[in-house]
Amino acid sequence: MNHPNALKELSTSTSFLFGRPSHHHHDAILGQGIIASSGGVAELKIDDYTGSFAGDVILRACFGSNYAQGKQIFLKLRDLQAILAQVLLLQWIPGIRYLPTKSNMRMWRLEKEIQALILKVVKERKQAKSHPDKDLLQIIIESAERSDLRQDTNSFVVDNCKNIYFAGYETTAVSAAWTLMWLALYSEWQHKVRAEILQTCRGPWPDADMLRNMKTLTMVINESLRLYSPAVIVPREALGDMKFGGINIPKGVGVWIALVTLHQDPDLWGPDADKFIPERFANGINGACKVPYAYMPFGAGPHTCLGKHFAMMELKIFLTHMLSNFTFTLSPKYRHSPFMNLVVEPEFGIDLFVTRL
Ligand code: HEM
Repeated sequence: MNHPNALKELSTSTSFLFGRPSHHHHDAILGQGIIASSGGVAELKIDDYTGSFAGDVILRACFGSNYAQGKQIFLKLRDLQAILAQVLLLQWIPGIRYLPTKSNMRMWRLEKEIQALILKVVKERKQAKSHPDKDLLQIIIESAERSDLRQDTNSFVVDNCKNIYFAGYETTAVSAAWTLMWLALYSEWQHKVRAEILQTCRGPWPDADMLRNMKTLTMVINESLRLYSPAVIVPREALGDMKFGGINIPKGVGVWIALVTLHQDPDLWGPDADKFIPERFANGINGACKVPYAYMPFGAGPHTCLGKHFAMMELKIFLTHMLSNFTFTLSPKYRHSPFMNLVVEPEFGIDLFVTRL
């Protein structure tokens, strides 16, 4: 069909009766995603997408690879994470982590498998004749070769890669998913952020200045990170006898800062501390809370998150893209259940109805 009048009618039609083809033979590629959905509305478990997005970003930025190539490592890290979350409190029993319990054996097996996968990536990098940038993987490999390590070179490389795979993936993926949940629930905020994006952004992708100028988007992300910080605790340990906050702390004692209680304490945030109110960040973090350093989704002090600014940029770019292309609401399938799986994640995922704008 290429008649001008018919084409005009097609492009101006708003009727859902004239929907997308049902693509039965394309199921393997399209599944039930938004492209395959008729009428431009799809019901999606959005965490699958935030996960592959965050995975892709960290792999491209730091490892010169992509989500398809690194997926196996992420899946195994997720399995490891689930076991660790189950046995976390037991780890304080002296010696327990050396016993051949069912979970320990599974963890040891996963660790070996992850190590083998990462070493394969490292081997491929070493054999590659050229690579475009001196990315983090290259820096880790070269540091291991140059330094006089007391640690075995392979474990230095594997452990550092593993840290970035974990720190840079799950946290950002889950933060993006929670923020979409809030925006789906509070449609007025969805409209406000979309209006800001449409006003600020020229072109398909925002640049650094545009991202900096998106105040409403920043407020929404800050509020989402306050209510559902991916990290549950910011842990420290006294490496020697010390005095902290007027209390004597003997060497070896763990000091945990519980972010859920800190971020939702009515004495610090006011009586509406448990509500989603992004306006509280209208004057930045300092204006939001009586004690500004009580807001620490990225931790605090010398060990504060190294990827903090990277993660904020990534979240803003992801949300800008989502909001400028889609509207979304919560599906009735969604069951609200924040769940501690080393990071605070939605136990049953986040089900959204997503409509292309
Ligand atoms: C929304 C996303 C993120 C959140 C909420 C988050 C949160 C945190 C928290 C709470 C800590 C512990 C800080 C402390 O103990 O004081 C941390 C540490 C760390 N994060 Fe993140 N993070 C995020 C994204 C990232 C990304 C994208 C990367 C890498 C590109 C990253 C790399 C790291 C590293 C390397 C550390 C260890 C720092 C150290 O021990 O010195 N994080 N993060």
